[in-house]
Amino acid sequence: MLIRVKLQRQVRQICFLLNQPGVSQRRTLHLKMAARAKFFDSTISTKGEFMRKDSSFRNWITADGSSGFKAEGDRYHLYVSLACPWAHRTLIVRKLKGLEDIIPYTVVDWLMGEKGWNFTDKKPKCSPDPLFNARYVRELYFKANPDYEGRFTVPMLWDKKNSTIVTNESSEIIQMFNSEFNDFCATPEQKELDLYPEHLKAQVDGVNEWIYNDINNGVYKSGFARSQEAYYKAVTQLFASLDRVEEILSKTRYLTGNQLTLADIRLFTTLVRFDPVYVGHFKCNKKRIMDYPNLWGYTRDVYQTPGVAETVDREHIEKHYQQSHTSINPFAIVAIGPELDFNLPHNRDKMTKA
Ligand SMILES: N[C@@H](CCC(=O)N[C@@H](CS)C(=O)NCC(=O)O)C(=O)O
Repeated sequence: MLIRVKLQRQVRQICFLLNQPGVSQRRTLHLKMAARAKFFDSTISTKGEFMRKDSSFRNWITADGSSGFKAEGDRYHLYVSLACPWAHRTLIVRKLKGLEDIIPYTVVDWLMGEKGWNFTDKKPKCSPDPLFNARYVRELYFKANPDYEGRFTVPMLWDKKNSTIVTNESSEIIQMFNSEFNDFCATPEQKELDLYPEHLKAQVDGVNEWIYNDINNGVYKSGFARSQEAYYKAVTQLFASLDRVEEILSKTRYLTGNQLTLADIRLFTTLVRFDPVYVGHFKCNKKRIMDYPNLWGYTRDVYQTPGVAETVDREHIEKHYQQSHTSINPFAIVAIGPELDFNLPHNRDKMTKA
């Protein structure tokens, strides 16, 4: 007993000397760190590199229903975060294709805590889960599969008919929205709009590959790097690929020519977050997008495409990253950010006629 008391006193003294929290605080801290370590164990390599895991639900909706998931009304519900670049892609294609009535959506809280995304009605544009009144997005994943062991990500497309997740992979959701819901588009022009046309497919897939790896995911690989070497590798590749895009955009209005495609939408959602968040928060600060004349003009061009601006929410974007990633921004202070006017004239429409 005496030994235990002595030991406790010694621990308290050591804690005091090291200016460490007390026993119960240390236990909470330890649990928090363990939870974080578990997350990072699965996403950080031994070299300190961030590795994104593949999405887990990969069903396809088809116009004719041959896949078991038919494109139809009052069936699908989209869960998104307005902060998330992957979810943002789905909102843009939904908007451009005029699917607002057929695909309703719910926005989660911008703040992501230990249990992942949650629902709230206390923040602008957020609302409670309309289907199950769930508190967390993870509950929906467990409804779809009680043994689910993957990440609880957005975007996520829910099928009300089969009470399951169709897919949680944005690159596939945007393909389905582009081609499988044509009978439901609001206007004939939106039905006609093809963001992944047959004759450009190979080119779109070609740019997507390196843009995904080096830019869309490159900002995360830079920001979540756990070693100098991993950071340097990711950030160098990121800026080499931004230079490559700058060169392409000096010749054509969009990535694959004079027509907006899914490749542009996928790149845009990263570019629009770059100067306000990735430059500071993810240390992608060799240059800003504003410093690249073509990339900056192109970002404004896509932003000013009718329907796109209303999908961009700077409050959700800026608060989410800087307040949720406490491992890289421990005091959760949201930076003032640069003054950015996405509405400045871009003059890139002139390139189409050249
Ligand atoms: N490959 C997925 C990635 C989606 C993704 O990583 N979403 C992030 C938000 S930006 C998320 O929900 N993260 C939650 C988590 O990892 O727990 C896609 O493109 O849809």
